[in-house]
Amino acid sequence: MAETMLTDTIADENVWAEPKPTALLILADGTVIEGRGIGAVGHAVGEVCFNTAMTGYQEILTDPSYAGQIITFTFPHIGNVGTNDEDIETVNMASASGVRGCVIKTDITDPSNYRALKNFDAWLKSRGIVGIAGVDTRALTALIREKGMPNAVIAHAPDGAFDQQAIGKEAAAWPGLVGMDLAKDVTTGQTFRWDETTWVWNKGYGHEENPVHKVVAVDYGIKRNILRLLADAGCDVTVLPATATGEDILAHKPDGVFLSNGPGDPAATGEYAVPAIRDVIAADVPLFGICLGHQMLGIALGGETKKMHQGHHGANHPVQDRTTGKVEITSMNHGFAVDAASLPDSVEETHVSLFDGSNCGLRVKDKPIFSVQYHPEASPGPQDSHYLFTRFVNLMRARKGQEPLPEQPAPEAA
Ligand SMILES: NC(=O)CC[C@H](N)C(=O)O
Repeated sequence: MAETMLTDTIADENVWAEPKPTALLILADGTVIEGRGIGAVGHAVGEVCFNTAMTGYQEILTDPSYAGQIITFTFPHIGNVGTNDEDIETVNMASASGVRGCVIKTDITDPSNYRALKNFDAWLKSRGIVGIAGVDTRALTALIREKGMPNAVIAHAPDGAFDQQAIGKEAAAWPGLVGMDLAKDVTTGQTFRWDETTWVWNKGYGHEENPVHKVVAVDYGIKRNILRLLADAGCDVTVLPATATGEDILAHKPDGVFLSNGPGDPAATGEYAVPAIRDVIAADVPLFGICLGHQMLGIALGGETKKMHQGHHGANHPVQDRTTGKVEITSMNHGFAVDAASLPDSVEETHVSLFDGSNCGLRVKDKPIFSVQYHPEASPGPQDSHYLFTRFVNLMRARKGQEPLPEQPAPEAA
């Protein structure tokens, strides 16, 4: 009897075959990467970029700037602290999830953290994010470093039944992020006032007692922590949709205007955003931009943006502030960059990446206008760059004849 069973088993070739892949990542050049499906069932197309942050996967996956992209994490253990309701960066919960998919190495384990409310796999499903686990993410990262960020389709089918040819064609046919305006998909549909009264963030520096500066934040895909830090720095923030005109913005009589981060190509988004930004520049209102906001400000000032080879996505990118000489470790997420050589003489390059010398900040010489390419709200990431929120507040204080606040924490508060 036992022998018969053994024979039967040997005859069953599936026992010896590798388990069927339940997820695929098919690159536009036809490369097929197999793995185990996680998250939502179905498929999605996007550009694959690698993120090197070792923590903060939930903030990363809810950053609307990742719309149109599939993230492969270089850190091997993703999902092990589960998910919660506090680490979400999306402000416009009505919009579809920004990121299209996620690629990870190790299978998801049960969450091990007191803040965990939901298993990572269930959370991915609830947000409609398609995922693949069991991928050699080191090899994929090496490939992206060599060839640039590929377009791809990520597919998850629990029965392992894929129409590989059709999926492959879809990856090859996707036009890519160049020329793509995605801010309109993630922006808030209506104007609202930011109020998160439960939030407490007081490190004893650079903040006002009460919100005293009226700020309009234009939402191209804004993150919660930006709004929190603006509020904490003393700003009463009204959020406007990405399509707001200069007239819409200035009608609020703001003390300052903030231009947010966001997905897609700045040149394409700039088609409607740049005229609005130019109106704000002409009105001489203090202006602060982050990432996509920085890039579109660069265009509004006469500069150009270009697509990067592999982009910057991580939480440990060194940047030098040329105005002070200081180096800060920053959080980054961008695949386009301002071409510093294209900026007019009226604009000073204030920050540069110490990884590749690319532009990371600018300032208009005779106006209260500045912006940075990276994410000073640091969610996730190091908090070295929080001083920029105080710098913005100080531009508004200067307008009111007030003394500047210290940009750095007092030693005892640090
Ligand atoms: N984080 C962002 O705002 C990203 C800006 C732009 N979509 C880029 O990839 O460069």
